[in-house]
Amino acid sequence: MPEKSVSVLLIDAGNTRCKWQLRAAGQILEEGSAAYAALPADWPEADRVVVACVAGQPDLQDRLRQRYGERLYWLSEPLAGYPHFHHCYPQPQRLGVDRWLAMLGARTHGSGNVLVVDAGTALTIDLMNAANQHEGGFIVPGLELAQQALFNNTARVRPFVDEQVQTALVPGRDTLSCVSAGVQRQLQALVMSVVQDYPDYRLFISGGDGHWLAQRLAVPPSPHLIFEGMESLCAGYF
Ligand SMILES: Nc1ncnc2c1ncn2[C@@H]1O[C@H](COP(=O)(O)OP(=O)(O)OP(=O)(O)O)[C@@H](O)[C@H]1O
Ligand SMILES: CC(C)(CO)[C@@H](O)C(=O)NCCC(=O)O
Ligand SMILES: [K+]
Repeated sequence: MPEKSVSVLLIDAGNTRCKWQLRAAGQILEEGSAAYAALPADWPEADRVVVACVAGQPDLQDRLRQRYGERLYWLSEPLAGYPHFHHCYPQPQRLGVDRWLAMLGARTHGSGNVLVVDAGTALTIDLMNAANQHEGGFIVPGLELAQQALFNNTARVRPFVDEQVQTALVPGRDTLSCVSAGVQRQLQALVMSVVQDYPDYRLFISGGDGHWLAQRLAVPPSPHLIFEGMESLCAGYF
């Protein structure tokens, strides 16, 4: 009988939402996403469970530890001493584990220099060269957070319900259009300016707003980078 392939449950616990995939032999068997208040009561059976968590979540950690015991690998920071990645931070444990995994995930797509954009609650941009040297990055508020910053810190910039979110980048003609078009243009322009400065870096775009941004920049989205990074850790390291 052929040996049963190892199943891995991969969980990306972000600042806003939790996303997961159950994989075996490189195939996605199940996937989902939910707000923290609406997580499944029953997690699927898996031989190994890897969680990348940038947001604390002690309750989730307790529940998963009870469910999976020693099969659980909880990553709240990059693995110290991982040989196939060279940090540029003087304090490597401060680098977001999601950024680190997204770079490892990009590496699974080929060799060469990579420019990795993760458009989530925060939008991050990271540069890693062909020798797996992290060259640095950028962190800015993501699409939703940038708009909330305006709504929460000004008296009269408000998400008026009788106004439309702008999807084109033309100048807005009411408050909500000015904010939505402004924030979209700002993020798109930021990514384009980095892409221009690093023409020989292959661009990868992931995250909750990745489809939107990838479409704007006319590249295919790479929605699974963090999971691919986790899977490459499972293959060689856990
Ligand atoms: N169902 C959804 N719920 C919330 N945000 C969503 C959803 N679908 C897409 N988004 C968009 O995704 C963005 C958040 O991205 P993502 O889900 O990757 O963030 P996150 O869970 O906080 O992860 P991270 O902390 O890793 O960035 C928001 O700016 C929002 O516009
Ligand atoms: C920047 C975020 C919030 C993106 O999810 C995450 O990677 C994080 O919390 N990073 C820690 C700070 C850093 O990466 O320098
Ligand atoms: K992220």
